[in-house]
Amino acid sequence: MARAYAELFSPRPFDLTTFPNDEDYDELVLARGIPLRSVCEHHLLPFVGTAHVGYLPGQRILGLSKLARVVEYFACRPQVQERLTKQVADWLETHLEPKGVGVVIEAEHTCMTLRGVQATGSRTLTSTLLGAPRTDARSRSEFLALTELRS
Ligand SMILES: Nc1nc2c(ncn2[C@@H]2O[C@H](COP(=O)(O)OP(=O)(O)OP(=O)(O)O)[C@@H](O)[C@H]2O)c(=O)[nH]1
Repeated sequence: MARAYAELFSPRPFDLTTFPNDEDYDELVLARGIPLRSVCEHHLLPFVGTAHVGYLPGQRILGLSKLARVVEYFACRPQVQERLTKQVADWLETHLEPKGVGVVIEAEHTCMTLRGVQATGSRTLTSTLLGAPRTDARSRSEFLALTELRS
């Protein structure tokens, strides 16, 4: 059991790889359907789902795999979904200085589907929008359309 939790709480280290945005690409970059597994900090039971992580580039673009790696980095610890969503968005804003960030997470929490209230099949959605997707309705609609969520 200790080894299992040690594995769940050990993110793989990664380097931040960015490239100059030489072409001035100014549309959304979105990684949709990133698999996610974490553990709820209240019961130490898993929650499992997907993350959609996007940004509007500024002067640099990010290596695409890093969008999934940063989700894993913050998911590999006891978490609440709201904090996880915000941490991924804040990390991107701090390290990439993009024009905007959008993170949506949809997950099933086994602490509320397998036990407790036993709301089998229920899924929880959280989102954090920063910069243009937060302040500009068109940018927000575009982000939500690309995630295939309704605005
Ligand atoms: N922005 C962008 N990144 C890309 C594209 N194709 C590949 N990449 C990324 O380029 C990055 C190269 O990063 P490195 O850290 O040098 O390579 P790596 O060690 O193989 O990184 P991982 O793929 O994270 O294991 C990776 O994050 C790739 O996912 C692309 O078309 N656009």
